[in-house]
Amino acid sequence: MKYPARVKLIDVGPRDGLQNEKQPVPAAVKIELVKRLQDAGLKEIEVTSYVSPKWVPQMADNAEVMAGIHRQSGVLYSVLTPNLKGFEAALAGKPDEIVVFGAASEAFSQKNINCSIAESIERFAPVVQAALDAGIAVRGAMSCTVGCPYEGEIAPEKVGYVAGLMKGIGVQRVDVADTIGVGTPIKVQKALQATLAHFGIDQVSGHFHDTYGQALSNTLAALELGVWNFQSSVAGLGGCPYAKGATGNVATEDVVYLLQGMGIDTGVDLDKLIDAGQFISEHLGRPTQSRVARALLAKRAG
Ligand SMILES: CC(C)(COP(=O)([O-])OP(=O)([O-])OC[C@H]1O[C@@H](n2cnc3c(N)ncnc32)[C@H](O)[C@@H]1OP(=O)([O-])[O-])[C@@H](O)C(=O)NCCC(=O)NCCSC(=O)C[C@@](C)(O)CC(=O)[O-]
Repeated sequence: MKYPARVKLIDVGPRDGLQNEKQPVPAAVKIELVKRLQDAGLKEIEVTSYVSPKWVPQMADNAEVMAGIHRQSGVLYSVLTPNLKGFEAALAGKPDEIVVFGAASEAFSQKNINCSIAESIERFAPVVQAALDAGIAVRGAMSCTVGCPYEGEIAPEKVGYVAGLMKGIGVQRVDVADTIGVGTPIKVQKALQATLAHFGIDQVSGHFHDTYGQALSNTLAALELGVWNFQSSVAGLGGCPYAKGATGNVATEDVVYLLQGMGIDTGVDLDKLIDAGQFISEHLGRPTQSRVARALLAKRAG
């Protein structure tokens, strides 16, 4: 089997990871987390979202966080913008990339962004155009590409349909998200293949939650298709507010360990990444979800 020689990791911890936290996380802590991630070698960081603070209160400090991050050249900072209101608010923070986020499940689309899939695409189209006109890159996230908490299993055809709609409005690259972590390798490969009918291999990323402990297997299955962009969350932070029971993304530390072991370059310093994970885990007052971090921290402690 020939695997990609290098992988780009997009750490979504500051956004996807923290959006579901019940306790307020101060902007200064989020800013420090972003700094520690870039110091560890992450070249793409999903920083925050410009969504309704009534829906997701934890992201209400988006402007403060974007104003406070210590930008490093060569690092791409992205933010979620569900509509023009969010996009216009995001402009002041000078994101390198905005993310419109839809779903392959009608029910999840309604719960998450209060509209149907078709309506979401209508809403995204002017956001995508405005971003491209402003020289800002555009990513599209597709939730529930394998399973949905409300609809159950999702057919790959549905994923292909949404990917085609995203492509049609000018989205430059897409995330294939297993929002509730129910996916297994063959199912995930089918969702990816349906997306690859519309986007090139360099424009598709895997976004796997680890709820059922399948995320690393699914990462390997995606690598087998040649996918080399992945989203993950430091310390395995996270969970989606509109997907009950869903745990965090696969931990970035675990993905880095897997890839390093396979001789695949990530550009990430695992020790510094573990320190970043410890920083946020200590702040949240709970142990890291990363198995690799737990093992290596125990080893460090002797
Ligand atoms: C999309 C909306 C806004 C629609 O919500 P809505 O209620 O349909 O919007 P509306 O246009 O009718 O406006 C209602 C109120 O929201 C305000 N509003 C409207 N837009 C904005 C905005 N951008 N920023 C701030 N405020 C906004 C608007 O001004 C108004 O305020 P009011 O007059 O009542 O005071 C809402 O459903 C929402 O904010 N949803 C948030 C969803 C979310 O953030 N989910 C988590 C991220 S997705 C995810 O985690 C999955 C992913 C990407 O990681 C991949 C995966 O794993 O699946």
